[in-house]
Amino acid sequence: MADVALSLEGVCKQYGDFEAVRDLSFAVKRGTICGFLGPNGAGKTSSVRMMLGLSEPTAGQITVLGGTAAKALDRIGFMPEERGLYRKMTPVDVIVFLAGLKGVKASVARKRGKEMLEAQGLGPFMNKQIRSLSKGMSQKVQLISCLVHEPELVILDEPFSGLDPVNQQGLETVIRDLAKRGATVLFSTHVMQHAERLCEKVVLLTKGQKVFEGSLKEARAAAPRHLDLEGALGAADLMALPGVASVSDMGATEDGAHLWQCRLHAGQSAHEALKAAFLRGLDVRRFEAKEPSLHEAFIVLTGGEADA
Ligand SMILES: Nc1ncnc2c1ncn2[C@@H]1O[C@H](COP(=O)(O)OP(=O)(O)OP(=O)(O)O)[C@@H](O)[C@H]1O
Repeated sequence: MADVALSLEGVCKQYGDFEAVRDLSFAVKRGTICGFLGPNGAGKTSSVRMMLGLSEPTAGQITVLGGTAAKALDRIGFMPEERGLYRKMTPVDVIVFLAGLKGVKASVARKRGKEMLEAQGLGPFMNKQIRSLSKGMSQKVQLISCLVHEPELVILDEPFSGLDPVNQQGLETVIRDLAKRGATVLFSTHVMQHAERLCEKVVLLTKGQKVFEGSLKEARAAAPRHLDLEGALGAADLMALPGVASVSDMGATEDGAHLWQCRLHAGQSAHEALKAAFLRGLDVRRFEAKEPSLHEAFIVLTGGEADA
């Protein structure tokens, strides 16, 4: 389909007897940002390598920009999880060299590379050897190298790891800008906050299998909502409210009051519990209904496998 940048159908990867990826199917629409999520060892890197044609699936079909990865290679930008650049070259020379492998003329790559280095605050370092750059700086150079040929599809394996919070934010901006100019971005991570801020869609893997594919809203719906209640309240009264699965005493507040966190059953809204609390005359002085975070959904969907 023309509006799909990447699709996997029934993809498996076997290393000897070990099945690292099992029957993985999903599609990413053009111009969107997709989070490829999962705990350590879930099979993200194995899948990414197959998407790029760097390793062959044991079974299944992968379509990249309408054909095979090999055919689309010049239209793909890839940043691997294991970073590494030629330490004795300068950022500009590395960028020009790698862009050349994608068919970009040296003069064009040099101009674009310099502009991108300036935009990333690396202007003063563009002619210094990579080995004199900090880890975060060389990671930026690597990112620029993977974007300088203006790829239609950008695949980033754990791009946020090793970056400080300011640079993480900078990378989020780069990813958003890529999608704004029509590129498709897939990035893997086990840190949910980035996915929460960036993605229209997330795919969640655990032990080589997809356990979720959909929007952030749909993912959050998998986790229970919370209702926080403050007052002179007892656990038994709270447990008797409709939809409440468990309660935790979060500590004393004032005048003998406590803050209680009521965890609701999946799919339950806080409305019924709150209504019942008031009808039963419970001493509710403050309340707050809380949507689950993507992190909570991740823990539920991975069956507690999360390491984030
Ligand atoms: N070449 C290989 N030979 C044998 N086993 C492998 C190989 N590559 C990966 N594995 C195993 O496959 C599983 C998935 O690994 P993979 O690197 O794809 O996971 P991941 O989700 O990217 O994890 P992480 O977030 O830790 O990088 C792991 O158990 C790993 O040990």
